[in-house]
Amino acid sequence: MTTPAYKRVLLKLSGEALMGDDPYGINRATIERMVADVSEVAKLGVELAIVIGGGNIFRGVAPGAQGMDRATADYMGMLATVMNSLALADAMRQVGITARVMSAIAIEQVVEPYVRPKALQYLEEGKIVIFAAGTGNPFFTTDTAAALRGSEIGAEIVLKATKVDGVYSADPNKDPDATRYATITFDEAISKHLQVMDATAFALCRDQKLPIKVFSIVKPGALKRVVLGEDEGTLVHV
Ligand SMILES: Nc1ncnc2c1ncn2[C@@H]1O[C@H](COP(=O)(O)OP(=O)(O)O)[C@@H](O)[C@H]1O
Ligand SMILES: O=c1ccn([C@@H]2O[C@H](COP(=O)(O)OP(=O)(O)O)[C@@H](O)[C@H]2O)c(=O)[nH]1
Repeated sequence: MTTPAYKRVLLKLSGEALMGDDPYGINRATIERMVADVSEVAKLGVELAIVIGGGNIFRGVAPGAQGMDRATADYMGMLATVMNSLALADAMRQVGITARVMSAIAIEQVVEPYVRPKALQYLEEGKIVIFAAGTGNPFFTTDTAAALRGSEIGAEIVLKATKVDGVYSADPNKDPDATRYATITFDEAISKHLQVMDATAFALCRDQKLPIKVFSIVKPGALKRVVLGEDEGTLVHV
C-alpha cells in the first residue's frame, strides 16, 4: 500500500531529538536521517508543513539562562527554533528538496515572515514549509505552534515525532510500568495530565477537531508508516 492517508499534514519535529547523542546542538547524522524520512513522505505527494522545536540549542545555553526572566528566556528559545529551521531547510536543499522557512517573529534579513496565504501557496506548489519561532509568543511551546499552524493551514492531522513511541499512562522515562495507548481522547489526555504534550496544544487541537499522532522520531520508517495510515504510535482524537 503506497497511498497516503492524508493530503496535508503538520509535522512537529522534536528540537531536543536533533542533538542525537550529543549534549546539545545539531547532530549531523541525526538531521540527515530526519530529512531522509521527510523526503520519503514528500515523495508520496503529501503536502508537508513542519514545526521544529528548539530544546537542543536552548539546553546548551540554559545554564547561563538560570534566574532569567521567563519571557526573555522564551524569546531565546524561539530564536533557537529559527536556527533549527534554517539548518533543516538547508539539509533539505542539499538533497534537492525545496523548503521555505517562515518566522513568527520579524527577522526579515534572515527569514521571511509568516504570512498565511503565502504558506498555503507554497504548500499547493509542493514546497515544504517550515514554521520558525513557534507562535511568536512567550509562555507557549512549539507543540502549541504545531496545533495553531496545523489549524491555520487546514492540516488533517498533527504528527508529533518525539523521543517516545506514543502516549503512555505515565512518563515512560520515569515509570517502567507505564503502558502505551493505541488511541486516547483529548479529554482523557488532559484530565490525566499526560505530559507528552502541553494542555494548551491538546485543547486547541480538541476544539479544532484536529487529531494528533504521537510516534517515535528515532524508529526507522515510523513517519512513513504513520502517513500511510498504518498502526504506529498513539492517535489522540476528539
Ligand atoms: N504520558 C506520557 N506519555 C509519553 N511521554 C510522556 C508522558 N509524560 C511525559 N512524557 C515525556 O514527554 C516527552 C515528549 O515531550 P517533549 O519534551 O515536549 O518532547 P519534544 O522534544 O518532542 O517537544 C517524552 O520524551 C516523555 O519523556
Ligand atoms: O510559541 C512558542 C514556541 C517556543 N517558545 C520557546 O522556545 C522553546 C523551544 O521550544 P520547545 O521546548 O517546544 O522545543 P522542543 O521541546 O521540541 O525541543 C520553548 O521552551 C520556549 O521557551 C516560546 O516561547 N513560544
